[in-house]
Amino acid sequence: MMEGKSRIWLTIPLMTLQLRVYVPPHPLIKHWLAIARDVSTPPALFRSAMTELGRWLTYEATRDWFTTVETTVQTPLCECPATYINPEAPMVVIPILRAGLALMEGIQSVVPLTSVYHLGMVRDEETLQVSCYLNKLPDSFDPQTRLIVSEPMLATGGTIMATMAELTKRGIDPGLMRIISVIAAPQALQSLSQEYPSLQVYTAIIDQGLDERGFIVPGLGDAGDRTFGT
Ligand SMILES: O=P(O)(O)OC[C@H]1O[C@H](OP(=O)(O)OP(=O)(O)O)[C@H](O)[C@@H]1O
Ligand SMILES: O=c1cc[nH]c(=O)[nH]1
Ligand SMILES: [Mg+2]
Repeated sequence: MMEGKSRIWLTIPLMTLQLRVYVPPHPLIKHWLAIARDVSTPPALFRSAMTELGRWLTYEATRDWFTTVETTVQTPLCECPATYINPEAPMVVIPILRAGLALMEGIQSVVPLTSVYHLGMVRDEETLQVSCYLNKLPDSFDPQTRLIVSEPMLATGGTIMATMAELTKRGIDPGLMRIISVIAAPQALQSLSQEYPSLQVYTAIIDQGLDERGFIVPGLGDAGDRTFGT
């Protein structure tokens, strides 16, 4: 209280940021998700499904992610306005090994100009605790870097939260990130929402939950094993 002085109370509406989770209603995404879920799909077809999911989810995710430059182009007839993807803007893709590799061919078909840094993470099958066995990230990123994380399964959220910690401590702005996932569980989305509300997740579906072994239900099983036939 400031006695004796006129006081003006401003009510500023709090713009609370909320995690945005996009589930594009595209028939191709539904189709390839069904193939990936099917227990009888062999690894070669499973990889094709993951490639296609990576492609179409990245297509959706990059609508407002790319920066562009406005210029003109000379057609055979005349000059006209033209928009190009800005080649100067730093763009990065991080696949989370192993399963994140399965989306890469599709992701890179949409964003061929990105640098790729690998991160190897594995869950302990008993404790579900995550550990990092390969880290090829640079010490720091340009704060303007636009970054895609390729992580098909968001289950307990342990892996993606450990990944986010590695990225943000190197200067990545979660608001410039997109996570490309295939199946997301509410538990992982809840954790991301609490810590990184400016983030955007693109996924083929949000499933109902996890079983007692930490697998997403109905899910698609172990994405890494199904990709590599192990
Ligand atoms: O949200 P979480 O509970 O952390 O689970 C998700 C992680 O689990 C799987 O990795 P896994 O440990 O099976 O390694 P892999 O990709 O090599 O199979 C999957 O590929 C994710 O990275
Ligand atoms: O269902 C799950 C959960 C974590 N990782 C997978 O590969 N599948
Ligand atoms: Mg696995």
